Amino acid sequence: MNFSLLFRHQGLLAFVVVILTLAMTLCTLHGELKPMTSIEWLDVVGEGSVCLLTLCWIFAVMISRPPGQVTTLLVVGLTLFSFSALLDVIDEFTHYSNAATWLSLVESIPAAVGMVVMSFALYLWHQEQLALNRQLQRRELWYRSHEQIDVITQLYRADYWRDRASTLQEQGVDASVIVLDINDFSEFNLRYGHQEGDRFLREISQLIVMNLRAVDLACRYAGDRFVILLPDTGMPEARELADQLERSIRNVAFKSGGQTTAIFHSVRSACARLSQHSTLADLMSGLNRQLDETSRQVA
Ligand SMILES: Nc1nc2c(ncn2[C@@H]2O[C@H](COP(=O)(O)OP(=O)(O)OP(=O)(O)O)[C@@H](O)[C@H]2O)c(=O)[nH]1
Repeated sequence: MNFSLLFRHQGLLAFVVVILTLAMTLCTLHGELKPMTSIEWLDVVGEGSVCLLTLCWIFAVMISRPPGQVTTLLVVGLTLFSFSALLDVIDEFTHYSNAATWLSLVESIPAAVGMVVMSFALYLWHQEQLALNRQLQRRELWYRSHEQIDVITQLYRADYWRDRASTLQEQGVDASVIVLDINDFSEFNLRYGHQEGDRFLREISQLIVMNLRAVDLACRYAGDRFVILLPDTGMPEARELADQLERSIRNVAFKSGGQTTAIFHSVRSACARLSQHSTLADLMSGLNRQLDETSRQVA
């Protein structure tokens, strides 16, 4: 589990703590403990679970989403709901004096307000998801499958590419394949650090996707190597696209750390037709040979 997003929600974390502390303070000030014999333990378990699960949901939202309107509304809504849920649990252990009966009368109001806020948040989330789906369309062309996505680049891994390529072979679809390899990436890592190397991989992946059609599929093949599947595309068009990609990447003015100096880095490419008569392993070794050849020519 990655908790890095949690630390970007300090304001919301403070809000949750304040609201829950307020609930406990109100009950402590106005309530008196019930005798153990009159506690309904089944109710305690039921209401306690609701309260605990609501807190888990708040935590899940905070570790999963970046700061923004939807996140704020979700956390605020859930916190108001958990305020009522916590009063409900504490209710099981305390009873209120006549002067404080207003507390049990109003305890469900924050929950109702929280549900309204959450409903609005879910509506905005829906809108946001539609926009994200449009952006991701080229990366997740056929279906969603989280296990097959590379964590660093957010592109599909090689196995997914192999699945899609063999399906196209079986269907007899005319297609081409491009492989891109970053030049001297080990040196890049040595000079700017592995983390900056990861960031460079991520940014290049975005650029590759931006240059593709909605029907194309870009995957991270291995290390600093990418493979692109182009259905219904002949070799001249594939070569042209490979040149466009090389040019786009060569022109990225990458900035390492807080530096203003731009780093320009290059990739080399190789193309081949996806033939029904050769295996994917043969196709890839042919493409790898082409890349090695280009590397030797440049050296
Ligand atoms: N930052 C980062 N580096 C990676 C990752 N995966 C592989 N690498 C690095 O990529 C480099 C690939 O090295 P090589 O295959 O020798 O390629 P190269 O240095 O680009 O050399 P040429 O391909 O001949 O130009 C190695 O230094 C790996 O450590 C990754 O996920 N993140």
